[in-house]
Order: sequence, then C-alpha cells, then structure tokens
Amino acid sequence: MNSFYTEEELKSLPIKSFGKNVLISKKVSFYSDKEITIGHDVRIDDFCILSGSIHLGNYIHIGAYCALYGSHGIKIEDFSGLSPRCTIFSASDDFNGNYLISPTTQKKHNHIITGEVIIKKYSQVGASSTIMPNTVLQEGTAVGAMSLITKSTLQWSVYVGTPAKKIKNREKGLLNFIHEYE
Ligand SMILES: CC(=O)SCCNC(=O)CCNC(=O)[C@H](O)C(C)(C)COP(=O)(O)OP(=O)(O)OC[C@H]1O[C@@H](n2cnc3c(N)ncnc32)[C@H](O)[C@@H]1OP(=O)(O)O
Repeated sequence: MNSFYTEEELKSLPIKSFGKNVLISKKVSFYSDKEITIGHDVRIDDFCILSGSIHLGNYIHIGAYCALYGSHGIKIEDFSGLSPRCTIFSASDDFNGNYLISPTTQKKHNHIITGEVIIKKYSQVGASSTIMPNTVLQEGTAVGAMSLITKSTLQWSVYVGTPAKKIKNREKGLLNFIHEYE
C-alpha cells in the first residue's frame, strides 16, 4: 500500500498548486480556506497539520508530526526543512492574563498576536522546536533541537535553546552543491 498520495489524488486536496515529485503522506491533515502552494521535490510525512496560508518552495522536507498554523502566513523557501515535531505559529494568544485564551470564547475577549513566519533558503529547524509569529529565519539558519524561536535570526547562524540564542556562525559548504539542482 502506498502511504503517499498519487499525483491524481493530490489534485483533490485543498492545494492551489504543486510541482513535480511531491510526496504527501495520506496521514497529513489540511485545514485551509486560504492558499496552500507547494513547489517541486517536496515531502511531507505522517501526522502533519497544515492550516491557513502556506507557501512551500522546492526541495523541502517536513518531518512527521509537524504543525504549521498559517492563519497569518507561513513561507518556507527552497532547500529548507522542519525536523519531526516542529510547530510554526503565525498567530498566538496573549498569555499576559488580561485576555481569555480559547477559540470557544468571544473574540472580543481574546488578544491574538499575529505575523507571518518566513523561513528563508537553506534553513533547517531541529526536532521539537517551536517558531513564534512574526519571525524570519534568515538564509542559512540552523535551529537546534527543542528550541524556541521568538525573534528573527541572523543569516548563516546556528541558534539553540529557549528562547533561542545564536551560538555560532554556520558553514556555507552546502552552497557548492546547489548548481546541480538548477
Ligand atoms: C532532518 C533530520 O535530521 S531529523 C533528525 C533531527 N535532528 C535534529 O534535530 C538535529 C538538531 N541538531 C542540534 O540540535 C545540534 O546540537 C546543533 C546543530 C544545534 C549543534 O550541533 P554542533 O554544531 O555539533 O554543536 P555542539 O554539539 O558542539 O554544541 C555546541 C553547544 O551548544 C549546545 N547545544 C547543542 N545543541 C543544543 C540544543 N539543541 N539545545 C541547547 N543547547 C544545545 C551544546 O551543549 C554545546 O554547548 P557548550 O558549548 O556549552 O558545551
């Protein structure tokens, strides 16, 4: 039994466009009245949730159990990926105590912090990490496992921890391979 959708089956999903070599597990959940676009050579593994507005570039791997909450937009550029169990929030409740926190309460009693999340080219997010709204992982960012990204990163840097801090510059050797994909 093939655990990925066929190209024909992909056409029945709420995806506006997708390129060649797209492998999406049949165990992925889509919840979207907005736009989801997927480039070519993309794989999305079991038990991921994709909701809202999500734009994935090319050569992207989303590991199992990732959740992409894209009500205010999520963009992942080429050659970037999420290791298993990552969560990306483009909206989050205000936890300061002055508001209720639940989609089942009245909207006027909630305060939602929102902002697009952009993961630029050649970035990788380590397993079980969380990315908060309104942040940009600049080109070549690596995020260590179990990290919390609350602010935008600097390019070609390695970040770890909660909240994540830069620990060093990242090497650029991977760029030597890119011409073979053009
Ligand atoms: C797509 C897939 O691969 S799926 C499998 C999932 N794989 C992952 O999630 C890998 C994620 N990788 C990591 O977290 C790695 O530890 C990296 C990339 C952040 C750093 O790796 P290295 O460059 O080898 O750095 P190194 O192990 O020397 O660690 C440097 C320092 O950061 C600390 N550190 C490393 N990783 C983390 C982390 N995730 N959280 C907090 N601190 C960390 C180390 O303890 C060390 O601290 P010290 O200098 O005080 O001793």
